[in-house]
Amino acid sequence: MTPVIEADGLVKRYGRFTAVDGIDLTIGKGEVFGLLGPNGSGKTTTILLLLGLTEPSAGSIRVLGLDPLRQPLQVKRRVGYLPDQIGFYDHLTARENLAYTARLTGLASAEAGRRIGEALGRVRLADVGDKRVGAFSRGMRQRLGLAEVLVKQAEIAILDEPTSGLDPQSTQELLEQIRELAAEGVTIVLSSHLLSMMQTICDRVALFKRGGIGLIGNVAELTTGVLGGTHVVEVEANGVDLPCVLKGLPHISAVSIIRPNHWRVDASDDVRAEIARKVVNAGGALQSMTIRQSSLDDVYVHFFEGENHDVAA
Ligand SMILES: Nc1ncnc2c1ncn2[C@@H]1O[C@H](COP(=O)(O)OP(=O)(O)OP(=O)(O)O)[C@@H](O)[C@H]1O
Repeated sequence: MTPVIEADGLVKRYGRFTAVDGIDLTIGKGEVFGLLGPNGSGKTTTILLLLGLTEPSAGSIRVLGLDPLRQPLQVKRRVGYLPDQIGFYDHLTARENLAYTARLTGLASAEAGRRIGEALGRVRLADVGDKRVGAFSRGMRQRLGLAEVLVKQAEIAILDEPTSGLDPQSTQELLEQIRELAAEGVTIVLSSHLLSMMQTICDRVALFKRGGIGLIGNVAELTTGVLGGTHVVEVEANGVDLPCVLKGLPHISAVSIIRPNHWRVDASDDVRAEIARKVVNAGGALQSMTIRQSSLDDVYVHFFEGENHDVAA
């Protein structure tokens, strides 16, 4: 993995409050990397630090080998950023906004014109390229943000909650476009609260907890590490004490009660046949059994169990 983002012991304090508390992070070229965590856990602050938009209190950052604080212009030219509220000039058209970005990037006007036309087409804004951005919906603004990444030919795109406020169809479209960027080798760093989306799109995720990274890895690593298994079996049975009869069975890491006569079994394999056998041998009556892959949602709920999610400075 060729690292394109490297953070080492990153700390950001606001007065006596520590918003980012000693983050170590390496993201490789072409990775789709997700930042997850409750409100106020430090995701946006980390993004601002990576972009050189706020100064670290301690630690170091390298983005494409550059120091974002000392070399902000070089970093801005090579990194695309879609903040939560994308700032375009509302009185300018989509094409004019992109032309402005192209000028800042130092593109010659013929090349800029070619890239802008192509980018507007790719994000399906060609028809409204000459309309003022003030009239754009949130989904159109997000797509224009991706067009900006394309025009700059950014090597890294940092997207802060890109799908928040989008309807399901616009979310799907934006995801497709993010995937296409990733397939072309653009490194993507995105934050979102949509866990199922993050599970499908991200190569790795980091779970932020009170300014630190509590967990990092791909979904399979996290489900195994946190839940002890990659499968969740839900069992409904009468006349049996399931935790007791499954005790010592291989591949099972946890048996927890959901409601009377209804349990959840975390396992590293499909253990339905063994469970059925054990229930019947113990004289119980099996009512139902379902299996699914453990999800990021399971990891998240387990990891943040009992946390107060209203973290305030
Ligand atoms: N400029 C600032 N001054 C003081 N405190 C700040 C400032 N910016 C952020 N914070 C605090 O730092 C903490 C981390 O905020 P941050 O925006 O990084 O969280 P987040 O994980 O992105 O949250 P969300 O999911 O709500 O976007 C919060 O408690 C926030 O109140």
